Amino acid sequence: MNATTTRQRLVVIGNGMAGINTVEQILKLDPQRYEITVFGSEPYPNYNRIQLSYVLEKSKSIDEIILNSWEWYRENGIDLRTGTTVTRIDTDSRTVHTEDGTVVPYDKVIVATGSKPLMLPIPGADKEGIVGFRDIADCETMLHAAKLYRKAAVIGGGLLGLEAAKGLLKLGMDVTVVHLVEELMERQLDRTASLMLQAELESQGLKFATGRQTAEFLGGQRVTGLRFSDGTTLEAEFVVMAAGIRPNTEVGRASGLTVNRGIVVDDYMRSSAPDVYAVGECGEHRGVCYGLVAPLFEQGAVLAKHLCGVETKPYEGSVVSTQLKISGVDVFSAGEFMDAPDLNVVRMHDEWHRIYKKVLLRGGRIVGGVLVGDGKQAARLQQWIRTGTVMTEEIHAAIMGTAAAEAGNSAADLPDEEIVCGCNGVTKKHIVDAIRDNGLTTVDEIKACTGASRSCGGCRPVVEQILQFTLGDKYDSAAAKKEGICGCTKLTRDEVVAGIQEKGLLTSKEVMHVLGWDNPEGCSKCRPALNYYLGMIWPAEHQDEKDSRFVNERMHANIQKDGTFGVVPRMYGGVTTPEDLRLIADVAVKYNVKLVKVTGGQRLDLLGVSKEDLPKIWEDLGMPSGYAYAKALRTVKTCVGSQFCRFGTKDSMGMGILLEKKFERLDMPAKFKLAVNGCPRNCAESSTKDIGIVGNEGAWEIYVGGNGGIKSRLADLLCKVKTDEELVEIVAAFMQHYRETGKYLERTSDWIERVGLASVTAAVVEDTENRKALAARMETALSQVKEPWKEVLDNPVLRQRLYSEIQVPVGTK
Ligand SMILES: Cc1cc2nc3c(=O)[nH]c(=O)nc-3n(C[C@H](O)[C@H](O)[C@H](O)COP(=O)(O)OP(=O)(O)OC[C@H]3O[C@@H](n4cnc5c(N)ncnc54)[C@H](O)[C@@H]3O)c2cc1C
Ligand SMILES: NC(=O)c1ccc[n+]([C@@H]2O[C@H](COP(=O)([O-])OP(=O)(O)OC[C@H]3O[C@@H](n4cnc5c(N)ncnc54)[C@H](O)[C@@H]3O)[C@@H](O)[C@H]2O)c1
Ligand code: SF4
Ligand code: FES
Repeated sequence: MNATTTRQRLVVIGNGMAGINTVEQILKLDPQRYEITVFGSEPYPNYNRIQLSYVLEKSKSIDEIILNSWEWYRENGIDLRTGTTVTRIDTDSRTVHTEDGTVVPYDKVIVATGSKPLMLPIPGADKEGIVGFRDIADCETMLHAAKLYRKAAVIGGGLLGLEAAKGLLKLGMDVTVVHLVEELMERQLDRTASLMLQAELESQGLKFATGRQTAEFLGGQRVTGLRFSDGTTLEAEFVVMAAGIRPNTEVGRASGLTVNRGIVVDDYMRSSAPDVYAVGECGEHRGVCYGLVAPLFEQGAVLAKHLCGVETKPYEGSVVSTQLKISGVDVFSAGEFMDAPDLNVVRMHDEWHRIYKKVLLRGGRIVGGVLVGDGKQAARLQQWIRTGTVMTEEIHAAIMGTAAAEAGNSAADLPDEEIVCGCNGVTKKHIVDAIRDNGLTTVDEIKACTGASRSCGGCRPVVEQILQFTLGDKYDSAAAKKEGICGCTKLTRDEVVAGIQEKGLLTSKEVMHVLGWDNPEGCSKCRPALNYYLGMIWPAEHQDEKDSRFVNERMHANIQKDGTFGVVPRMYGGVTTPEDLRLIADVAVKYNVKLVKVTGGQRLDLLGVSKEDLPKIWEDLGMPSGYAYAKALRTVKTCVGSQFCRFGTKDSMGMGILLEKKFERLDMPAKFKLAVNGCPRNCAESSTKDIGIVGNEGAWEIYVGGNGGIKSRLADLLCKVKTDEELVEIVAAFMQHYRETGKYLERTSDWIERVGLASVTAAVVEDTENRKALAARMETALSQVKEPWKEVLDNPVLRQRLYSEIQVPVGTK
């Protein structure tokens, strides 16, 4: 018998932070022990839910918060079923059942279904415009709402509500936090700390309605405001409910497990049914349901050892600490925080510096603390609380900011066994050893190697301090801040591209090997980037590494949230014919397409197509791919122009079709959109496109760097040209210059801001020799492009591998 057949079947229900952290630990302890299947309701791989607050305020993208890439699941042999909700476990037949009828047998099963936002049952709560804040979909709804509406209310002045409110404020909304009691974060802060926090947030622009109970949501179909129990009202076009969470126990209840508030587990995370475990926010341990990752990861560590037959101490509960993730606001709280008769309190309140520190002692031992305005000692305070350390003069001086605290690098005095990263349980010694043993020089390398700073990021300053004192004179602050293209390397985009060119590297594997990647397999960030850079540098020699591409690009269709796909055939310049329309309609009927949608780019999107039907539809359509999924030219939007419009001075449709036919299929650093207009009335909206062309007084104006997406930007005028030939040459040169100097995933709007319009004008317009050279290199690149749908239809092996019934892990892009 081989190893595979002897493996036990482990099913994990919930593809979130606690479940996958447990799987990671199991793989470290005994990678061959289990054949693992993971079910997740969301259509994403495991991501850092904590950092949704950063996605909302746009300081991070969704790609940047992915913790485990699709490749990670594949490489570890995990059968990942995203977009699939489990309904129950049959503990008699030892099977897991899903909403879509799938039944999977198990030897062990872990329930890790997390929590749901508490949606308060207030009259009118079902109106449009009222959301929770828990997942990427909520985050996207909020980002979208911020574009359409101005007045927002956030119900709940806890950690989540405040982070949501600050995010919406940063998006330009007028935000009021509605809070039940007078003190914000009353579960973590005393009145003094809470009032300081409120004052700081007010100075940043947030408004507060404290001591208010919402009695009703006003409005018709959509919310327009709130009415409080005291009869006063607040105008609000958008409402976020952040009034707490409830453990998601649906699967537990449907499976007959013992459930109180959460699924009841013992000290080894065992539920009431044999071989059924629960970990994370859905579980209730010794009467406590946790809502922060550090305790969940501690639970995961015990469970992983238990499941791998490794001796482990039982999980006996956690002391929790919290840190608000709002820039400019330093607020930390751990353990007990309210004065009580049996506690001694050490307190310091400096109103001038706006610093408040409080340490609570029971019988001389530290049992809790609050820090506002100065969180430098947060990691040490947390450790002293966790270990119940007795207060000493040194500790007192360190926390209260006398000599010892001011002694520069406080990380130097941390004991070796002190946990620096609470979220991931990483000690100072672990970090120091990793720096010394692996020659690490940046925090990102430490993150990749040890996990420290991977979750909330609150420990990052301490990790940096440890790096600084460990390296001593060798510490280079500039290098430490230099951002590698991902955690696998400290090389920047330009260094990687130069390395590929100078050393003649042809494959991603070669790049990682020769340029000394820390992680020899790469990650979901660097692999697609390398595939792009290699293709851009060696258009003829490079063999496309399909597996490095995001799923939409691998599948040549856009994956939807229910796991089906959207098919967008090419419709050059947004122009079609009755015959093509008839064909598309016939195909839509034949394959029972769920919806036909006219896209913003003037094409037709057939939505709700199964993976297996994709090649059949392409075959029946006989049209080229519209590339609606790719980091490539998407659409050329055109107005009617001089062919029909009485204002038209230029043939925008003709030029749009010509440009789309010329530049389609070419890989770009990011998606790329064009528009061509016949006159300055600009019906096809040139100002928000990567290249926008406007016919004006017999000439063409070329605008560049526009963006109508999340981060909108109006395009800049690059130049004005007289002839069609000049226009095509400048468009080619601009696109090639961007291809050669843009970072992977960097839209032209960000690229222009980074490199400056003047440098682009110089390279593409003023230096005619350079322009011609760029246009020539573009021709070479264009000579290599292939029609991808046809490629699949002509290649039975590829067709079978990607589009057969057998599940392939899917991605989001
Ligand atoms: C915006 C935000 C900011 C936060 N900030 C912090 C912070 O700074 N520090 C901190 O410690 N914590 C923070 N948290 C809390 C932290 O994210 C959670 O404690 C943690 O994610 C819980 O992990 P979990 O695996 O138990 O649940 P989750 O991460 O929610 O994962 C559960 C997964 O299971 C899936 N699922 C549920 N039911 C089923 C089913 N029947 N079938 C299949 N799949 C199912 C869900 O879709 C979900 O993807 C924050 C949370 C949010 C929302
Ligand atoms: N930085 C962090 O650590 C962080 C950030 C975000 C979320 N989280 C976690 O996510 C989870 C959810 O966060 P949360 O802030 O929603 O939960 P929470 O329970 O900590 O806070 C909810 C707040 O809403 C208030 N509230 C309750 N009912 C209300 C009502 N009717 N009107 C107005 N206010 C009302 C409560 O008084 C409380 O302060 C928690 O587990 C939290 O720890 C942590
Ligand atoms: S942009 Fe000018 S030419 Fe084009 S459709 Fe509008 S008005 Fe007509
Ligand atoms: S303490 Fe949260 S990532 Fe380190």
